[in-house]
Amino acid sequence: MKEVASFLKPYRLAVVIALALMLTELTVELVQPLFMAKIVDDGILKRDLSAVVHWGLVMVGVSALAFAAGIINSFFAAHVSQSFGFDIRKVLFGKIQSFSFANYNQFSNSSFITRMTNDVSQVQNTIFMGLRIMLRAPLLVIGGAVMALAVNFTLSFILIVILPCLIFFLLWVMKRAGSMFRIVQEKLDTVNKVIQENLTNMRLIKAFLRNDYEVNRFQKANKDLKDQTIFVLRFMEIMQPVLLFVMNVSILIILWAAHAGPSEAKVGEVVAIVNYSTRIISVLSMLSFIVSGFSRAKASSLRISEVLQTEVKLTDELAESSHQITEGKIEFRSVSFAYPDSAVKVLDDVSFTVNAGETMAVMGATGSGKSTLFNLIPRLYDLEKGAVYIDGFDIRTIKLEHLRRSIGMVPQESLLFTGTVKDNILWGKEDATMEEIIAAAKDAQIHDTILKLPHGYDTLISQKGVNLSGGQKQRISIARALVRKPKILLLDDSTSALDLKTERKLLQALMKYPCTTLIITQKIATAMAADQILLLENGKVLAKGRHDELIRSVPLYQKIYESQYGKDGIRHAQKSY
Ligand SMILES: Nc1ncnc2c1ncn2[C@@H]1O[C@H](COP(=O)(O)OP(=O)(O)OP(=O)(O)O)[C@@H](O)[C@H]1O
Repeated sequence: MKEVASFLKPYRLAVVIALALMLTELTVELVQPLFMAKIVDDGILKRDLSAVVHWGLVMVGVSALAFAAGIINSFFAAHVSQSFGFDIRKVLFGKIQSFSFANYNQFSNSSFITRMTNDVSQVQNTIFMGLRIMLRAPLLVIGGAVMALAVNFTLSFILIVILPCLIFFLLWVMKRAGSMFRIVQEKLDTVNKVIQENLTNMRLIKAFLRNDYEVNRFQKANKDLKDQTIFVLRFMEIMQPVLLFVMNVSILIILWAAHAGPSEAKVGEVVAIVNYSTRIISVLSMLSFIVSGFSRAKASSLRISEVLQTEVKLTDELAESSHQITEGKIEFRSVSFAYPDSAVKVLDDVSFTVNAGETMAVMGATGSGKSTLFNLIPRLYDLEKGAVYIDGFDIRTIKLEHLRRSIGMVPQESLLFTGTVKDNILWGKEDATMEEIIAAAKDAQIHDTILKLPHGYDTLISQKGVNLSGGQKQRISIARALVRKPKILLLDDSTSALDLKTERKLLQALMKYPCTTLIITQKIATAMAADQILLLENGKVLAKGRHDELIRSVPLYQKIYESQYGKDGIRHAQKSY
């Protein structure tokens, strides 16, 4: 809560001005009944028209003042609440960018989205409401009671008993509603998750005829949200009738006391006290909405604080600026790794060295840990055991920005962004010239294809690249990695959608890059061209060496070879080495 509130600090002055204006409005509201009492007692009862006109004009004057104060207050309230929302979204987004994957595991993507949008809006709305009326309401209740007591203490005594009870009642409701609203926000996370997954996987859903299933899944999440929201609102609804009932009974008691009690109350005093009491009633019913808004904002600000307070687990704490990557030599020394919150070792005592400029093919069955091994090089995760070295430096001692800038990574699934083809390649190096972009595209064997697109490099790529083929997307992803002229290039099965001829040309083009290349592949032809092959099995290094060494002595490698070249092929290969 405190952390979220601190975002108001830069707008202290605007907050103070808004509150001062609100107090002006409040003061006017509180003195109005006094003027009304004057009109009744000094004007109407004494049949003095000049007193009526005098106090009437005073009332109009102060009302105009309150009107102006209200408008300017709205201006400041809007400025503060919108600026607060802008700042907090900016900081949240930055914080999420700095998260490690271990941090991401703590929240779901949809929850991040709800927290950055709906939760921020809830708090924003409450700040606006707060600067407009939220403080006004309790102050008006207290001020109204004080004024009523000042007018006639005996008649208004009942208010001293009733109001503290009502305030405790409101605080109790607020506390209970806070935890209920937290569940509402969690249900909203689920609705967003279903929508997000549905839209992302629409093609698959249609192809597998899963529409009905998805509709049901959405309906369930939607109904859960509706039910929980109704549950909270019903609970909140008890507030208003209770408040109104208690206050109306209090007015009856005041009127009864004026009629039958010992005090000799003037008519004007009774009018003023009843006026204060009815104002308190209307403010109390408004308070019930405010309490509802505040409870919801409290739940939301706790959710925002959770993100802000998350400790970023992957930092530059050990980094030294002298540790620069100049060559690209990679060493894994006894690396063991399990994903956060999992006890299963995905990599187990993995050691190897790839000298600068060399190419290593990484092979292994699906799930053997190949992509995980790649993820450790740009330090997407930190290790529990062992270490990864680049150019002799433990990667934890290399600045993250420098480390990642030195690496070109092409993930298994080609991820493109909405924008032009050129924008997508520029994503690898923001300041690349057109010549560099074209050179990277040529090496990635995509230049000619791009020229055939309707607007060449300026052709718009739709969301996630749906208007391109799998192979085209893969090659644009490769161009994006090549344009940054990385010292280390990581290709995660990134040529799987290419035909053999294009793939060969691509690999030949990569040879001329002065970088260390690791390539995950299932194809023996690709592995044969590498300086060495690393064969993984269940996270362990089963074998490492050149193709001629593996084909002679490693049964699993022989099996893979046989599956691609047949029995004759393997016999021939073994004879030739
Ligand atoms: N983010 C993650 N959290 C938890 N476990 C994961 C995560 N990513 C992968 N795994 C697990 O780690 C193991 C190795 O996965 P990895 O993706 O590294 O294998 P792979 O050899 O690249 O497989 P494939 O060839 O199918 O891409 C798998 O058992 C997988 O379930």
